[in-house]
Amino acid sequence: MSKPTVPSHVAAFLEKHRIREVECLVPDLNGYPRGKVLPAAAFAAGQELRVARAVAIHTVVGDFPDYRVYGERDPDMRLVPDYERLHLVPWAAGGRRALAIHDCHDLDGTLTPIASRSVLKTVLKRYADLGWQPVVAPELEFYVLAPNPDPSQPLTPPAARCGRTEIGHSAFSFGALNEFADFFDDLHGALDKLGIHGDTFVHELGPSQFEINLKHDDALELADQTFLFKYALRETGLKHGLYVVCMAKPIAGAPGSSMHIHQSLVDLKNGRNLFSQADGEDSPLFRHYIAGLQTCLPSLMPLMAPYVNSYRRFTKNMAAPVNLSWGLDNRSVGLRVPLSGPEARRIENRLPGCDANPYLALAASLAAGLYGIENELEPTAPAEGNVFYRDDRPELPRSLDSALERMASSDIPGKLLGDEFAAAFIAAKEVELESYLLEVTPWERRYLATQA
Ligand SMILES: NC(=O)CC[C@H](N)C(=O)O
Repeated sequence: MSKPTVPSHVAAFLEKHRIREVECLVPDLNGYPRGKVLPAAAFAAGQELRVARAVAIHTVVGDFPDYRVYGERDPDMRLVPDYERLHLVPWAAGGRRALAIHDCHDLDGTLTPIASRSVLKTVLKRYADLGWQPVVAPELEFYVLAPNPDPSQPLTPPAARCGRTEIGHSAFSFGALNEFADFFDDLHGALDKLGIHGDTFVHELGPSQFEINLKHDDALELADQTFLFKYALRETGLKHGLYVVCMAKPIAGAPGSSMHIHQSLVDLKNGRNLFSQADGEDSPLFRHYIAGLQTCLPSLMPLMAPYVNSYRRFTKNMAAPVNLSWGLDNRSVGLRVPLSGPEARRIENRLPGCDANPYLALAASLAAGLYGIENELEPTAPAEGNVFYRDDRPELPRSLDSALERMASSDIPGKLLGDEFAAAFIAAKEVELESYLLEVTPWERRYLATQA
C-alpha cells in the first residue's frame, strides 16, 4: 500500500512544539477516545497504524458484542489521521505530546461502517451531494463532582472555594461559577489549545452543574470539538482532584445534563439559511425537517440516550424533554424553535443527553431531518403553552430496554445510518443492558429486603 501524503504543516507543528509522541485517537461507540500512542517521527512519516475493528464498538462496560457483528475473523482496520485535527495535549506533563483524531478505514480503503465518525461523515456526504451543509451548535451540561472511588456510593458535589458544598438552585450565579475558578481557568486554556470555540458559559440549576455552549459551525467540526471537550473535562478535572461528569443523571432528584443540539441548513452556493425563504417566512424544508425528527427520533432514541441512566433524565418539570412536540420559544417541548430572525432560524433538538456520543447524536438528528425533507413529511401543529402534562404528544421510550426494542423493530435506523452500523450498535447495547439486568440495586435493597 502506498503511504499517505503527510501535509507539510504536520512536520512543522511537531518540530515547533518539540513533540515526542502523538495520541492517535478514534471515538469509540460511546464517544470515548481510544487508539494508540505513536512516536512523533513515525506520525510525521505517515506510518500505517492498525487496530482490531472491534475497537470501534467497545461497550461502556468493557465488553464486545458477538464477534460476528464486527467481522467473523476479528479483522484489522486502519487508523487514518485527520491532519486538520492535530493539537497539543494541554494536560500532558512537559507539554511535548500531541493528539490527532483519526478515521477508521477497512483494509479495502473504505470508511469502516461501524465506526462513529464514519457514520456522521456518511450522513454529511448526503447533504453535501445536495449542495447543503448542516450548521450545528451543541450545548453541554455537566457536573463538577468530588472523587467517587466507591461507585456503590452516590456522587456528590465537592467542597468548593468557600469550604461548603453547593445545594443547587444557583443558575446563572457568578458567585457559584467562581467557586471553581482555578479549574475553569485551566479548562479554558485547554480548550484554546484544542481549537474548541466556547460561546457562552454559565452555572446551571443543579449543585455544581455547569453549561457551555459551543459556537455554531460545521457538524463534523463540532462533533470533534465535543469529543475533545469531554476528554479535556475529564483530564483537567482530575488534575484538580475533581470528577467532571457527563452522565445524563448523576444525582437523583437533581436536574439531568443534556446536550441540546441547535441545527439549521445552509446552501453551499450562497451561505443562505435554507430554513427561511427570501421573504423571511419559514421554508417548506423547515417544516419537513421538523417532521423528519418527529417521525424518526423515537426509533433512534438509543443514539441520543445510550445508557440505562440516560432515561432517568426524562422527567417532567426539570426542563428535560418528555415529548417530540415542537414549538416557538417553548421549553416544555422536545423540539424547540428559538425566537430569532430568518437568518438564524433553527431547531433545537433537546433529546440528547450529555452522555451521548456526539458523532452519533448528530448523525441521527441530521439524518432524521433529511428523511423528513426527502419524504416531504408534515409536522404536527406547533405546541401552545406548557405541554409537559398533555396526553396528545408523540410517545417516547422511557427505558433503554424499550428504546432498543423500538430501534430493532424499525427499518429507519438501518436506512438512515447503515444496516451494518445499526446491527452492531444494537448488539453492543444489548450486552450493556444484559450486564445491568444482572445487578441488584440500592433501590431494590431498600424496599424489597424489609418486607415492610
Ligand atoms: N438548560 C436547560 O434547558 C436545562 C436542560 C435540562 N438540564 C435537561 O436535562 O434537559
